[in-house]
Amino acid sequence: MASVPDIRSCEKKLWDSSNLRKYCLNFEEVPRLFYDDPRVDEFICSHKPVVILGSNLVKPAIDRWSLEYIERNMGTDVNTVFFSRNHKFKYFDDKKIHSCNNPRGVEFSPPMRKEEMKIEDFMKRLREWKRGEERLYMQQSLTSAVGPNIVQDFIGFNWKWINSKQKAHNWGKLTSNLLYISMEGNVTPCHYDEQENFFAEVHGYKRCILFSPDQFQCMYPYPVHHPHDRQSMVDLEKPDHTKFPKFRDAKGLEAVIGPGDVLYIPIYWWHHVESLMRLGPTITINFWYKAGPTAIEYPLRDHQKVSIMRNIEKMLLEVLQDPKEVGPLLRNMVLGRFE
Ligand SMILES: O=C(O)C(=O)C[C@H](CCCc1ccccc1)C(=O)O
Ligand SMILES: [Zn+2]
Repeated sequence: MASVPDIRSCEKKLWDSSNLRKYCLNFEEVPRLFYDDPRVDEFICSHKPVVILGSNLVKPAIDRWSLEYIERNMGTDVNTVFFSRNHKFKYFDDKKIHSCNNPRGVEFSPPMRKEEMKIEDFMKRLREWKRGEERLYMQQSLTSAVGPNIVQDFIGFNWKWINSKQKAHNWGKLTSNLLYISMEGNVTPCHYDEQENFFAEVHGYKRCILFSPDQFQCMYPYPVHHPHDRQSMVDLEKPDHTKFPKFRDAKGLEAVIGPGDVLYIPIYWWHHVESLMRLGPTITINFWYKAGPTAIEYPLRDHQKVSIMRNIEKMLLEVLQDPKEVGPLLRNMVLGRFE
């Protein structure tokens, strides 16, 4: 009887480092644990990222959601699609554009634009995309407006498991599930969100680079009143070490996730996300939860200090009115006094 080949040696590596963008930092790997491993709860409890395997969280989507199936079953409502002239999709809050240095907000030039599109129009643009054209990135929350088949698939998600995590960790309510359909090579630059996130890969491979909230001094976030609030000012591809000297010391983690993997992105953790290059479009569903009620306990957690700094910036803007006065007041308050 011919020896049965070891399945592992047959498993073709579906991607390699040539599919990843190159950065000047080295990153440690995010641990990968099975969903029923008790250590998963330890990671979630201590707000540490972990890749959770085998949860079947979005199994119906993995089994059925090809781009053709989504086109046929997404429903008739329009979807939010971002366009960018390069591979970066840097989110901005258009409600904060006016606050940019001058009243007309002229200084802020949006790095991407948004269109509401029917699913068939998005898919057509995706299929017919040519090099040099604007890249596309659909980021649409799943609502009851989707077609009946997708409603059924959604009901078939592993709610028993994820609800048990929400309960065990005293999270707030599930606020949204965003469906991401990205072109290969698209990048969402480093930012943090104020929600807990279970990030479930449906199709293709995504690389996530994460920095903990205690790396605040290395990440140089935009001011809270800036349209790029919650984003890092550092361009990971071309960091300006003169303007952002501490970025050199940033300690990051990275994970490449594929179909069936769920990455826990803890609240306030910095994350950069890229769809691997030359492997085609990726499909992801996220599960955003409000944070649980955090009792003020000492010593304060790092993410709580970020929240405190945010509140100070908001309060100062409220009382000073002019964003240009916030920096000088903080400098006068700190330099030579608190150092
Ligand atoms: O799920 C998450 O938190 C991600 O960052 C996923 C990311 C797209 C996020 C777009 C975005 C950025 C900032 C505010 C609101 C939306 C990706 O997968 O490319
Ligand atoms: Zn995010």
